[in-house]
Amino acid sequence: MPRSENYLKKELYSLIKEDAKIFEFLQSGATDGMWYWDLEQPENEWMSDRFWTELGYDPTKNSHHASEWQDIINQDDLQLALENFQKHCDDPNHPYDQEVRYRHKDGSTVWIRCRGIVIRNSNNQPYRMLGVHSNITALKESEARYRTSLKKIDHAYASVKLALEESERLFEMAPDANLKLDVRGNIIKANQQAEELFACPRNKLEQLSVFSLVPLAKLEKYQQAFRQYFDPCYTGDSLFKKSLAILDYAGRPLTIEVTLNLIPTRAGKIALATIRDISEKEALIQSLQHQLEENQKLHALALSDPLTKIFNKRHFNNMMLEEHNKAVRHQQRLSLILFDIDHFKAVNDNYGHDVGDKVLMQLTLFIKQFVREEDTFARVGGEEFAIIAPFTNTDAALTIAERIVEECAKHPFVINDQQQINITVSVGTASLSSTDKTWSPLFERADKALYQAKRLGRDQVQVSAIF
Ligand SMILES: Nc1nc2c(ncn2[C@@H]2O[C@H](COP(=O)(O)OP(=O)(O)OP(=O)(O)O)[C@@H](O)[C@H]2O)c(=O)[nH]1
Repeated sequence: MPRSENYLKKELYSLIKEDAKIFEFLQSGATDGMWYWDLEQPENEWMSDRFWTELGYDPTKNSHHASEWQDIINQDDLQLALENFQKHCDDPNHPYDQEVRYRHKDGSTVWIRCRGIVIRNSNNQPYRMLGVHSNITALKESEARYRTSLKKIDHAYASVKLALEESERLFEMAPDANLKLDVRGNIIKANQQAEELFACPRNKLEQLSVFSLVPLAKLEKYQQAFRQYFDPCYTGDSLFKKSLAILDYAGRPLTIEVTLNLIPTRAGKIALATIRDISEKEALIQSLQHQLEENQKLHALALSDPLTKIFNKRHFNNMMLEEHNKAVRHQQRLSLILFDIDHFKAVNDNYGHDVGDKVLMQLTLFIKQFVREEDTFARVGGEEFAIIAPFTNTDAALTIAERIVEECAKHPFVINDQQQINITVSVGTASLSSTDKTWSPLFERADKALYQAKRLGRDQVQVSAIF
């Protein structure tokens, strides 16, 4: 059955005709507003209550004049509505359907979709018009929000595109050689600096594995480090920075500093390798290091005794100054132990100078066991030695000195596995006095005590009386 012939619909038509209450009920319940316009007297137009309530007005106060809505409609939209009205009158197939803006009583804008059909008389002349108003403000607002979001997305997309272009430009223009590497180390992309560094045109570089530029001896180590870096379980620094030894395309060795940066892409992770040639810098560092080591050796030589390898008189003087100052500043004890081999001339005379040298060397090694780390042990004369002993008072210095005398007397020095030589030593000790302005008085007192030990028969310790 065609829709218009449905019996219930027909029944509803007649009900509306017969009973105005039915129509009232329908229009009050409709979500859209209704209007009915007298085209013969266009100032008259009936509008359902909903139209006015949607615009914030009291419907009981309106007088059904077309001027009422024409005053609050946006004037551009009114023009559009009138143009459409004219077209619809001329051609019934032209829909009267437009979205227009009304001014709400509170000043805000209300969007209304306004649709209508012209009703014609028996002469086919339009004489009435029936229409509906739908409030589409919420729809318009969400449309506007959607457009704003779209704009933001467009903007973000444009920024990302720009950033990508910029990073491509930076990749190319960077002062360093740049390579993009895949997970296996294949070179995907190279910039101009890379061409120069590896002395290889870009189209060839981009067909190589980076490992073809690694010296054989380092290959396994570098491959392992590279694999580790790409491993998803890798927990080390995300920025990999190392100095590496590699080769250029012609096989010439280069020292480079490489920074690897992992970049996730749609096709998987790639590494951006930024490479700087530090061959010259490395050579310079090595030469400086060599120089430094040489200087340190020279310095050590300048402060040590060539025969016994312990400190010489010059270093002894420096350390006396330093330890004296420290002891005065921190009010600490300081003692000096001087000892001298007894009758050493006889050793030289009896066994020869070379044997005498060996005795000096062996004695030095022997005495080292009585010297603490904080002490300074030095050869201050031909067969004369000194121990600067910080934090050591007179009694403690005497104990050390007596031990040296006793142990030396007991210890036979065996030279060339055959000659056994017994020696004794004489020792003089002195301790820092509060009246000592410099380290010289301390030295002089220890020297006097040593002289005294010699004078009193050698093989003994004498302690300086002043302390
Ligand atoms: N083999 C050797 N002998 C040295 C060295 N330096 C100094 N002498 C010797 O040490 C001896 C020191 O002799 P003297 O000053 O008379 O003293 P001494 O014979 O030890 O007698 P007293 O010190 O009085 O017990 C000299 O024979 C020097 O030649 C050295 O580097 N090697």
